[in-house]
Amino acid sequence: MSVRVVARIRPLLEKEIDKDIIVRPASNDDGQSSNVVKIPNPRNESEEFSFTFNSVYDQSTTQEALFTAEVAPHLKSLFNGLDVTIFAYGVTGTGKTHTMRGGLKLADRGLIPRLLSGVFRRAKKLIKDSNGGTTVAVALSYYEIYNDKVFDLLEPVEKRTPSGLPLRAEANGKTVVAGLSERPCQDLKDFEQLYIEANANRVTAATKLNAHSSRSHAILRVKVTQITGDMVRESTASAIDLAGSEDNRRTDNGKERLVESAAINKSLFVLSQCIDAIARGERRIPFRESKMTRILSLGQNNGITVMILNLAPLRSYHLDTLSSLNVSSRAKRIEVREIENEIVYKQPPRSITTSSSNINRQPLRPLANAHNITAGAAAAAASKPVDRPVKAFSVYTDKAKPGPISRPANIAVKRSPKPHKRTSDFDGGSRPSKITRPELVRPAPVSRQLKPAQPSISADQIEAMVEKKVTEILAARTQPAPQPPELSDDVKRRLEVLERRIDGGHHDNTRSEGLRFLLMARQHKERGEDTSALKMYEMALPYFPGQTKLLGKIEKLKARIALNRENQDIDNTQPRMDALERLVEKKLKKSFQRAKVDDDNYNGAEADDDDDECYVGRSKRKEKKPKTEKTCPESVIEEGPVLEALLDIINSRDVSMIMGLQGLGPKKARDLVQYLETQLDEDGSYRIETLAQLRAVPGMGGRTVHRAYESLLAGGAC
Ligand SMILES: Nc1ncnc2c1ncn2[C@@H]1O[C@H](COP(=O)(O)OP(=O)(O)OP(=O)(O)O)[C@@H](O)[C@H]1O
Repeated sequence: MSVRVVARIRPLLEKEIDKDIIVRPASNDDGQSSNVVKIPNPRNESEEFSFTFNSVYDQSTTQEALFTAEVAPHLKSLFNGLDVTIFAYGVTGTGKTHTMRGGLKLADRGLIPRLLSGVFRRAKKLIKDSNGGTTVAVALSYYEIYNDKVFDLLEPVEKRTPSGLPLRAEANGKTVVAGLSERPCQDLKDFEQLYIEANANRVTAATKLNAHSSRSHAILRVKVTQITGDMVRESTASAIDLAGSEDNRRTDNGKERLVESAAINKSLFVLSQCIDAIARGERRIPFRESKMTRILSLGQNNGITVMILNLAPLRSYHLDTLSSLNVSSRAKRIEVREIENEIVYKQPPRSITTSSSNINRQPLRPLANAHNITAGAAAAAASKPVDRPVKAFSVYTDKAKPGPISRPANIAVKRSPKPHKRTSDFDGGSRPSKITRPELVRPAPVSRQLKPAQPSISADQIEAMVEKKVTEILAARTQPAPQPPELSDDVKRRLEVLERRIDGGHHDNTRSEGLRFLLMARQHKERGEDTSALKMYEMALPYFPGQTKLLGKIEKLKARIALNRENQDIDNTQPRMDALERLVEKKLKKSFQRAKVDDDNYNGAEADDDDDECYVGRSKRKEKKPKTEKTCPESVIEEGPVLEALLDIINSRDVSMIMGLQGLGPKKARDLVQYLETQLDEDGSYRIETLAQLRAVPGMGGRTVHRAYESLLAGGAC
C-alpha cells in the first residue's frame, strides 16, 4: 500500500484577506470538491498547476471531520498489530500544530488527543468484550528533534545533555532513540496531563510568519500492548508534527532563529530528497543525512503511513506552497508494506510444572523481534490488572489547566497518585503500570554506552597498530578499485526525463518538476548552501535543456565552490604534527622495510594520502623520537560528545562537512565517502559507531583521526 497523502487548506486568519487566496481545491463537474489542489504558475498567472492527492480538505474542514476520515479508520489496524504513522508536513504557519495538537476546546482538539481518545475507547471495548481476558496497556514516549538533536520531552529540560539522545538501529530495521523514557498512560486525563507538560518543554518561538512557531519536529509514540493469556501483541501509533520550512527572506529571523531555521530547512530538504529517491526507485536513499528522516524512515517502516500536507491559501506563500505541493505529491508513490508486528509469547515461569494444564499451550516462539522484547515487561505489568473495573474514559476538556511552563524537574516521575486512580486495584497503592516502565529504556548516559577511554598505549600496542596499518595499506593496494557505476546519475536522470517524454503528455508535470528544482536551488543559494544549490540546478538542467542562463548559473556556482575548496585546502595542509605521530610513521617505514616492500611502492602508496605525504617530508628533517608514550594521539581521544560529533560528521557522508575537519582534504574526504558508500547495506544504511572502526577505515589511521578530533575540540563543536 502506498503512503496516503492528503492536503488540508487552512482558513484565513484574522488579518488575511480573500483577494490574496491563490490555493483552491478543484471542483468536479457536479460542483463537488475533488482530490485536486490548484495553484497558479508564479511566472504566468493565467496558467494553473494541478496536484492530485488521496483527499483534499478545504478551509471549512473541522478537526472532527479530518480525524473521522483520516485517523479513525486506522485504529482497528493498530489493534490488529499494525504500526500507524501520521505526520503533518508543510510550510511554517500553515496549520500543522493546529492539525496535530489543536486547541483545548472540545471542537478544536487535534488528531493527537482524538487518537488517544480513540485508543482508550477501543481498549475499553476490547477488555469488555473479552470479559477481562484481554488487557491493554498504553505507554507514551514523546521527543523532539531540535537542531538535529533528539531531546526527551517527557523529561525536564534541565536534564538534557548538549548532544541529545543517540539513535540506534534495531535488528528489525527500526530506528529507535536510545535512552528515551516511556510513561504508562491509564486514561485520557493521564495523557492530557503528560502531553500538556511535555509540550511546555518543546521549543517554540515567535517568528514573523507564526506567533507560535514550532522550532523542532515533535514525535509522539503511543505504544499499545494487548495481552491475552500468554500472547502479547504490540503496535505503535506515531504522530509527528514536523517543523515548518521557512524562507528566511520573509522571516526576519535573528541569529538564533536562523540557526534553527537552517536545521529545519536542511532536514526537510533531506526528507524531500528521500521522497524523490524512493519515488525514482533509487537504491541509495539518504535517510541517514538527518535524524528526522532516519526516524521517519519513510517507505522502510511497515504499517500504515498518512502524510497530511498543510497549506496556507495565500499568495505570500506562493513559492513555498508550490515546493511543498511538489514534494508531497511525490510521496504518494512511496510503497509501505502493510505487515503486522509479530505476536510474541510470554516466557513461562522458570519452575517447570508437569501439570496437564500446560499440554494445550501454544509452543513458545523465539523473541525474534527486538521491538517486541519490551513487550515482556509491559506484559508483566499489563497482565496484573486483568480484573480491574474499567474506568470510564474522560474526554479532552477545555477546563483551565495548571500552568504548564514551569514544570518541576521530576514532576513526571514523582506525580503523586491522584484520587481518580483505582488504588484499590493495586497492592499498597503503587501503580502497577510503573513496572511497565522497563529498565530497558531507562536513559543510559552516553558515556555508559561507549567503551571506557583507552589508557596510554604501550610500545607493543603501537607495534601492533603499525603492523595493522601496513597490512591495510598493502591490502588497499591489492584490492581492485570499486567499479564506477555503469551510468552516472546524471545520465540516468536524463534517461528518465526522456522516458517520461516518450510516455507522452506529461508536459506540465515535467515542467513543474524542473521548476521545483529551480526553486529549491534558489532557496539553497539564498542560505549560502552552494553545494546543495549546485546539485539542484544540475537536477533542473534536464528539464530545461540548453538554457544558457541556467548553464551560466551552474558554472558560476562551480567556480565559487572550487574557490572555497581551495581556501579550505590551504587550511587543511597546515602542519599540526606531534612527536608520537612521527614515531608511528617511522615505525611504519621500518616495518615496511622489514616486509621487504621496495621504497617505490611505499612512496607510491603514501603519495595517495594527502597528510602522510606532507608528513614524510617533515620526517626527513626531524628524526627525534618521543620521550614518552604520553603524547600518543590514541591516548587523548576520549569517548564522549566530541567523538560522537566526529562520528556524526563522518557518517553524514557529506564531503563538504568532512572537509571541514583538520587533516581531511578533498581527496581524503571523497575517498572516505566512497568507502562508506561501498559499505552500505541493502537499506542504504551503514554507520561507523566506534573509534576503532573509524581507525580501521582505509586511509584514516590514528593520526588523521586524531587531527580531526583535535580540530573539533579546538572549534568547540560540542
Ligand atoms: N484549520 C485551522 N482552523 C483555524 N485556525 C487554524 C487552522 N490551521 C491553522 N490555524 C491557525 O493558524 C496559525 C498557524 O498555525 P500553526 O501554528 O498550527 O502552524 P504550523 O504549520 O504548525 O507552523 P510552524 O511550522 O511555524 O510551527 C495558528 O494561529 C492556528 O491557530
